[in-house]
Amino acid sequence: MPKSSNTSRLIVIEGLDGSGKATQAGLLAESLTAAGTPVRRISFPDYAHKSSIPVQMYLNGEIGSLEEVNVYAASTFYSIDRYISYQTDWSRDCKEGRLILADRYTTSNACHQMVKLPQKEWDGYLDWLADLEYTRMGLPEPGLVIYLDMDPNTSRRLLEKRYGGDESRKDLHEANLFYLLSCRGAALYAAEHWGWKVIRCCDGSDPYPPEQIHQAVLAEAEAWLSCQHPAESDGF
Ligand SMILES: Cc1cn([C@H]2C[C@H](O)[C@@H](COP(=O)(O)OP(=O)(O)O)O2)c(=O)[nH]c1=O
Repeated sequence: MPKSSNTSRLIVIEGLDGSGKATQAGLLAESLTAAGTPVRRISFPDYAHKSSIPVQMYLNGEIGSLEEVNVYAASTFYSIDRYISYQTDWSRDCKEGRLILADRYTTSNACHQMVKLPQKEWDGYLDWLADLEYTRMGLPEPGLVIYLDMDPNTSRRLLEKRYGGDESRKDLHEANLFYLLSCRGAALYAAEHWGWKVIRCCDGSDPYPPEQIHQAVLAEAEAWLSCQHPAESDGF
């Protein structure tokens, strides 16, 4: 696990496309807020901001195919989006020690970009990524990463529902099943390497009910929070 000097009260919900990250981030935010710990929510890519334009061009296939776009270049498009978001939006909350909850973060590059490299280059990629975002750019390093481990075939079925069978609405990543299947291997590798908490989200091909997954997510968050110093604004 990279432990830079700027580890923060930042919880990341990570998972493949269609794994239920937004649902779980919403449920976790509700539960923590109800228990007296207000949460600042963020999400990446930051589509509402022009910082994500290179990411949007990449996902639309405007820069090249999945194989053509250099892994380090593609990763950097996302890193820049995060840096701009941090600087212009949530750095103050973070420095004041508020609890931040992110739907995707640097960790998504480890799942979705690293996989395009041969496995013998994965350790080098993870070191490069942590150095770029946490050390050089000074982005906060998450204190807790929860990986929602959904079988890629199941998440693909959930994505199909989201798009109602319209293939043209899928982005560069979602359109490639082999790629999505491979991402799980990269994600589990990164989870082991960086010490993420992995929560199994399906039994064979059937997803567990969101409330059941939420209880597991909440237990991890509460266990981690109990070891943290609360911010004064949390009302403790
Ligand atoms: C945030 C982030 C996302 N990604 C990938 C994951 C997704 O395949 C894609 C778009 O993310 P996202 O918008 O979460 O997917 P969707 O809304 O279509 O479900 O970008 C990275 O490769 N690196 C990153 O840092």
